[in-house]
Amino acid sequence: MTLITDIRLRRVLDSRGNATVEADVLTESGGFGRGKAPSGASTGEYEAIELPANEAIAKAREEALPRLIGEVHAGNQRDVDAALHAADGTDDFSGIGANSAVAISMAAAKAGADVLGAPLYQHLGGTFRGNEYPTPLGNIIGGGEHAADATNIQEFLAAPVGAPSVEEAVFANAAVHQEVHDILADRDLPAGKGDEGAWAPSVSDDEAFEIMDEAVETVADDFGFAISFGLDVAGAELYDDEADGYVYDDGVKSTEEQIEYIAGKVEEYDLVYVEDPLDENDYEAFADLTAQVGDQTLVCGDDLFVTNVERLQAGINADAGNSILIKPNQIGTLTDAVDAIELATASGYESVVSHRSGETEDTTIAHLAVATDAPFIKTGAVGGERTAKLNELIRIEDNAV
Ligand SMILES: O=C(O)[C@@H](CO)OP(=O)(O)O
Ligand SMILES: [Mg+2]
Repeated sequence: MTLITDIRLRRVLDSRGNATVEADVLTESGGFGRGKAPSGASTGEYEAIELPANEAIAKAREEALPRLIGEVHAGNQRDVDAALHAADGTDDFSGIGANSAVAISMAAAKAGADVLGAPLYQHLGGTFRGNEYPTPLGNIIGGGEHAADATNIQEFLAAPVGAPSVEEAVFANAAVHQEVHDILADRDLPAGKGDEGAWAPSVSDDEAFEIMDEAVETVADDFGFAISFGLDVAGAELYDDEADGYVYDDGVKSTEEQIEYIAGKVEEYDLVYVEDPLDENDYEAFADLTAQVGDQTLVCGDDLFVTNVERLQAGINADAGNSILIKPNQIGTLTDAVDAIELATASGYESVVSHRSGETEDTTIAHLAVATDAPFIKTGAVGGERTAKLNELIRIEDNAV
């Protein structure tokens, strides 16, 4: 029933106005699924390779479609993704492009779910999933590679850890976003928004910490449950080989100073989450920081692990971090992403399913998070391509998908 009978690929817009790949998968019994590739700006050195959309589409038409159409069942995700790997023939998807691969992988999963008449999370996770929901980490203030003349730290993330439901968590994050707008206005600080919809004021990182602290406290009082916050430092973007350290507007921090700085902020603000606090090549520094603060906060590897089981295994062996960011396009298929989540779970690491800074209205990651019982999802706080996922989570919780 789920035998793939056609795949159509096209170029569509992403949220930055760049071209990305959209895939439609059709099956023998009339099943249909559509997937779109997101795209990063602060990409990790070890990520799967995204090709220009036109090129990725041409290569996938030539190499992947003949191995999928009439050959593979969309309902069998491992077969679909194995065929994509075989068609690609490299270990980083530079043959057909991770953007074509992930769009087809996600479209096939949705076509498989469509044939079953089941929600995507249930097709991916089974009937016993769908009762646990991830806590959404909402990007509220940001800079780094996502906005010019703003904070050095890439993302200040609200974390509504005490929310009784996804719906309340999502609204709490939006309220923190609004509260920060009001605080910025009170301080006469004009602010545009960065790529993910976070405020991008021209303030020091220290001032951003103060503003976040005030905003989450105010909103927590209003909503009546605990809201903490966390960071994506995007340390690999700050680290400079030549400077032999982390380059901030107010100076360079050595690796030891960076560890001390982040550990100090975890203490001072009770941060519940720190992503990529250190460079993507420095397992040892990740391990040092984890030894210091790993019992009180999540130390999450994004560029460090790039959703890759081998890099994650190396991190587990080194006690580097206690959490992994999961981005399907960083590794190229849903199978690879689920394998990374399963290894993380088996090793006591928490998974945080994540969007990219360049996004589309695709909602697959909301389903992936629920399907795998991931404790967190990072997918912004406001903005259409972000609310697409957040509103889908609300619908999943409401049994309305
Ligand atoms: O660093 C990150 O975690 C992501 C998403 O927030 O950014 P980008 O997609 O630019 O890599
Ligand atoms: Mg990151």
